[in-house]
Amino acid sequence: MEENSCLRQAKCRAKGGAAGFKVAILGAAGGIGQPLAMLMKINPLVSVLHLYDVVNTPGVTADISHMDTGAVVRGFLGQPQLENALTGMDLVIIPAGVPRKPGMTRDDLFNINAGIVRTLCEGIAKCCPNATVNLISNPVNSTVPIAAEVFKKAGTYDPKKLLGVTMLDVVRANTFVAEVLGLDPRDVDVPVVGGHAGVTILPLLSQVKPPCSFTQEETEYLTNRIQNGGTEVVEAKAGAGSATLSMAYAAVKFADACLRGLRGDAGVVECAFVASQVTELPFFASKVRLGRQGAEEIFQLGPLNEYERIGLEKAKKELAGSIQKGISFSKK
Ligand SMILES: NC(=O)C1=CN([C@@H]2O[C@H](COP(=O)(O)OP(=O)(O)OC[C@H]3O[C@@H](n4cnc5c(N)ncnc54)[C@H](O)[C@@H]3O)[C@@H](O)[C@H]2O)C=CC1
Ligand SMILES: O=C([O-])CC(=O)C(=O)O
Repeated sequence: MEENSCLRQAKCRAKGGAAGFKVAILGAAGGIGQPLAMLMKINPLVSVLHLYDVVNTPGVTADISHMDTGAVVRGFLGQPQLENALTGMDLVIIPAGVPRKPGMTRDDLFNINAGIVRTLCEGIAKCCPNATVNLISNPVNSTVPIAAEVFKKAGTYDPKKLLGVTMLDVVRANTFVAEVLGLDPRDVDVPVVGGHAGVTILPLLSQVKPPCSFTQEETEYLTNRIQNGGTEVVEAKAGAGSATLSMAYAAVKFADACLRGLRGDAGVVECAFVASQVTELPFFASKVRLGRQGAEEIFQLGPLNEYERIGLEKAKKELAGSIQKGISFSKK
């Protein structure tokens, strides 16, 4: 299939891939992967888009490649084509792996997704060691430490370039807070720190922009809804998977921020789960400034109220175990 794409290109006069970044999506035929691929094809910062999966990439690639936007799309199918999919990439986005069904926690996905992430990251270490990695596969609190260990083992680890994607928590927080305040979600900015599972998802409602205040009842409702947003979707989909469309939107919002940072834009700040010294834990989600080197600056949490301080302690306790689980898996 890759050959077909190349043949077709060779016969054309257009070279494609003008100025812009080369982006690979691993897991591109999945529930997140497909809408994510479509939205990245529209992104003007992308010149080349590689779509890799173990199934169905020929169809997805043929379909998306007909969109009259700038990025050149190429498809790659199965492990033998992983290296070609990754070579030369600036940004690799990973939504590969199984999603939850009702009754499962994200940690229940560990046994399958840990191995998938490890294999894909070994490919990244070999073929595009300088790429920025946006890791979506759950449980993010463990898969990011796994990826870090793979890169350390390969001697390619750059903590600034490995980012666990927690943007969906921010997107949900903005939406739910805007609903409560009667505002347009586009005007609302809620920092969400910690990690990406249950109580590790810690919205800092005391730091919402525009400045506002909440009753205790509103605080508890919002915190609970933001922490359980993923489960809300899993239950509504009733066995047909977890969030895909809002996740694809969030992934593109985050990838676009990473690309603007890589381009050298000033003041690009988003939340992400990264190697961190903000707490005593080795990884933590907080606001980071994205630049040419990736997460160039990691911001402190700022002043927390009593409710948030209690939430932080709970989040750290659970996060510590999830991080250790990822590290131990990689050392086996
Ligand atoms: N970080 C976040 O905020 C979120 C994370 N997720 C996670 O994203 C992951 C993907 O979710 P969906 O797209 O809904 O699942 P899906 O099952 O619809 O798609 C996953 C895709 O990964 C592919 N895949 C499996 N093994 C692979 C491998 N070794 N190499 C490349 N591709 C492989 C599958 O063939 C499939 O096309 C899940 O782990 C889910 O829990 C989902 C929503 C939000
Ligand atoms: O809940 C899930 O399993 C998927 C996810 O991470 C989310 O939607 O936040």
